[in-house]
Amino acid sequence: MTPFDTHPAGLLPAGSQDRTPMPSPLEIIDARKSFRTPEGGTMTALDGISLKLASAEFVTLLGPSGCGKTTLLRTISGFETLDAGEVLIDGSAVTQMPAHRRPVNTVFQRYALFGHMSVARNVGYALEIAGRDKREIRTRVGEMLELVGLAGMEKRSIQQLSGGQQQRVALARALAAKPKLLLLDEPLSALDKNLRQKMQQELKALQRELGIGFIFVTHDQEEALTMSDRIAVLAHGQIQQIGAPTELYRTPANLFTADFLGESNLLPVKVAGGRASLRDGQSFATEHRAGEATLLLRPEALSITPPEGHALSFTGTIRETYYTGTDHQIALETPAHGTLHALLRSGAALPGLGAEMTLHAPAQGLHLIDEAAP
Ligand SMILES: Nc1ncnc2c1ncn2[C@@H]1O[C@H](COP(=O)(O)OP(=O)(O)OP(=O)(O)O)[C@@H](O)[C@H]1O
Repeated sequence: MTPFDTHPAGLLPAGSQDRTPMPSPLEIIDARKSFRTPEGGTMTALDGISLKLASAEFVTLLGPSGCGKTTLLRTISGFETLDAGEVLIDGSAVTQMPAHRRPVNTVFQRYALFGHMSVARNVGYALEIAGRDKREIRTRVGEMLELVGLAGMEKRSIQQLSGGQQQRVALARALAAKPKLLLLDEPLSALDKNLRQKMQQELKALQRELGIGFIFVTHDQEEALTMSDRIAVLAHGQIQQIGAPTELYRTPANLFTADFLGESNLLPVKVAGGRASLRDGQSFATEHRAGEATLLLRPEALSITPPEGHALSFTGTIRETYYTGTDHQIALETPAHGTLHALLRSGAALPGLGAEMTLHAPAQGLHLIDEAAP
């Protein structure tokens, strides 16, 4: 039996009374990997990464270039071996298993399709190599093309397809062998903005329908926020924070996550006696521990009219305004805090460049980050 000869992920065989909990689609335990550099030194790409997916979870790896995202994907798929640590897929250790035997597949940014083969042969290729019966392959290819919205395109050549259609073929091919886990390495980055947004929705819907784990790599924070059940923010081969998009966005644990995910205003504060004090003398109640901290104020938390639960106000000079269609982005230069960025709903009457303006923030829009947070 190969790793692919299993019942559809997320489903028990018909009539099964087995109530044992579903194994995690992917568990990584303290993964470590270094590379030798041409200069004779070593480069730590993975520095103790642990991660456990819930069943049918969509987890995004997000982080700057060189933080270890691709290396992590390659150690899951088996194209790279770990120096230390364990990888379990669907509850079984695969750390020593060669790539072709692991029940996982990868979709790449550049699709890696065979240009000289038809759509059908591309999709059925892995099954053909595995020596599957021709009729079975034909049925499976048909199912997969149906799934990605390309039914009837079996005979087309890859060159006759648009970028979006090619990406769908790559997806169909990756799913043909019923992987337990799908890895996606920046799969949408070659597409233009509109198609990319459409494919984001389709991918998310597809993942829900299949009920398998997805590990998705992207540089694009908006993409990560819209698509993921959880996001793992990586830097220097370590997970800085992992959590639901709203949790990471609203209550980041450290400055790296706060700054990397979305726009942020970061203001130094001192906490003492249950109050946080800003440089300009304003203060607000907090349960944060005493000492130095940083106040995170998201641009959309600022408003022209004082909000319910009003806590802080900032007066300054408007230095820049951009109209985005739905919002006005404003840069407000303040005497005590430098430039603050605000995102105001369009429709609001705005003073012009150089005018003075006061913006307000509610207590629930304030989040404190420890100076010492890693
Ligand atoms: N085969 C290799 N030999 C030497 N160094 C490597 C090798 N593969 C990766 N690295 C180094 O390991 C670090 C992590 O690389 P990795 O490709 O995983 O980053 P990444 O987060 O995927 O980056 P990007 O977003 O630019 O693709 C980088 O510093 C990279 O130069």
